[in-house]
Amino acid sequence: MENVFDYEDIQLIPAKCIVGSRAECDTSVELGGRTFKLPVVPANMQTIIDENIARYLAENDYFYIMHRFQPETRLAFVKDMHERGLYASISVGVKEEEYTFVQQLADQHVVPEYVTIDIAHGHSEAVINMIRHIKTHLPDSFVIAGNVGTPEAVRELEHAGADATKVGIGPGKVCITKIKTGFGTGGWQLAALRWCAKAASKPIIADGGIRTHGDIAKSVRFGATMVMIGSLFAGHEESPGDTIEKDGKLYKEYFGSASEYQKGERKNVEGKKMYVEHKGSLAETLLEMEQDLQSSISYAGGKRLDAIRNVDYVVVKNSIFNGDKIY
Ligand SMILES: NC(=O)C1=CN([C@@H]2O[C@H](COP(=O)(O)OP(=O)(O)OC[C@H]3O[C@@H](n4cnc5c(N)ncnc54)[C@H](OP(=O)(O)O)[C@@H]3O)[C@@H](O)[C@H]2O)C=CC1
Ligand SMILES: Nc1nc2c(ncn2[C@@H]2O[C@H](COP(=O)(O)O)[C@@H](O)[C@H]2O)c(=O)[nH]1
Repeated sequence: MENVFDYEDIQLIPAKCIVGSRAECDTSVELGGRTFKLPVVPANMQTIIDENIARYLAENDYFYIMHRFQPETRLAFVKDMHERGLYASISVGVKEEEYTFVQQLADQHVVPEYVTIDIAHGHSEAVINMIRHIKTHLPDSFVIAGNVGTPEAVRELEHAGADATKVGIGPGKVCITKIKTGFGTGGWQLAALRWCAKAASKPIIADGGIRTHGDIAKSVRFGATMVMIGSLFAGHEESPGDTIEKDGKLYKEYFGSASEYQKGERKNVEGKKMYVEHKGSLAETLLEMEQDLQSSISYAGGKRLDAIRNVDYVVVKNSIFNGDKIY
């Protein structure tokens, strides 16, 4: 791989503005036959999303993926979303009981609109077999498969029937995969995204490593249709993680899906827990992301998200913060 870089090493180059106001810029994106307000999805992790947040996002035309860590609630969740006239988007693993669950959904004619296969090392026969199982029993569900970090993996999962692939092994804020195993796309996630996107014939979801709103535009530039974000969505009033107080300040927990806090045991741990500062409401963050992305589109010289896909860029190693902080 030549030209390895990450989010902080890239700056996009402005093109002549064609709008009179940033409000004219349209941040919407299509995935699986639906149009969503933003190319952003909160991570399918237990401290990031719960049923209430999922409902809020679906009702307000945002994409969501419910996590898979309370497996017994998933059937009722899909039914409940459908009763409210909302789309259902769930996650599955690859163990034996997950095959039974997919079969159960099919037998009851309960068809989630989106099913995400969520495991650490998605370039595997286990995921390929699960894609085929879902496509056989729930052919109308849009299947997202991951996580992967190479073009070969993207091609194989697409070939097996995946409708989209999720790229990112180890760039996450609470990830310790790169430290524990020596593997991953941590530190060069944006270059890995570009590498994978060149091979993809279907949408890619860039997953992990987003630290600023500008990183969303950079992900789109390098081939993402959607961007999955954990840490920036942790700490909201609505976030499911526990709240603690330290030195008079409020914090919320954010832990990895492969952490001992999620697993309940110290076996194959590849995630950690951290505390993030308590922030305002989820709606405020989504609005700010939309405004920032509208601004990105205007700098790209367009009116729609696609304008960002063609802009020029420079690689300026570790330059972006230049010692500055946002606040
Ligand atoms: N995006 C990322 O970088 C990462 C994300 N995660 C997240 O953590 C959660 C748990 O992931 P995961 O442990 O895969 O889920 P599971 O614990 O459900 O494991 C899925 C299956 O894959 C097997 N498995 C897991 N890792 C490997 C591997 N490296 N090689 C071969 N088989 C493997 C497991 O068996 P066994 O346990 O016996 O090996 C199990 O049968 C998921 O939500 C995942 O997204 C975890 C790590 C990295
Ligand atoms: N290696 C691990 N990766 C994990 C774990 N739990 C979640 N994740 C991945 O992180 C992203 C979110 O990244 P962020 O930088 O936006 O915070 C998430 O979508 C997963 O792909 C874990 O325990 N280990």
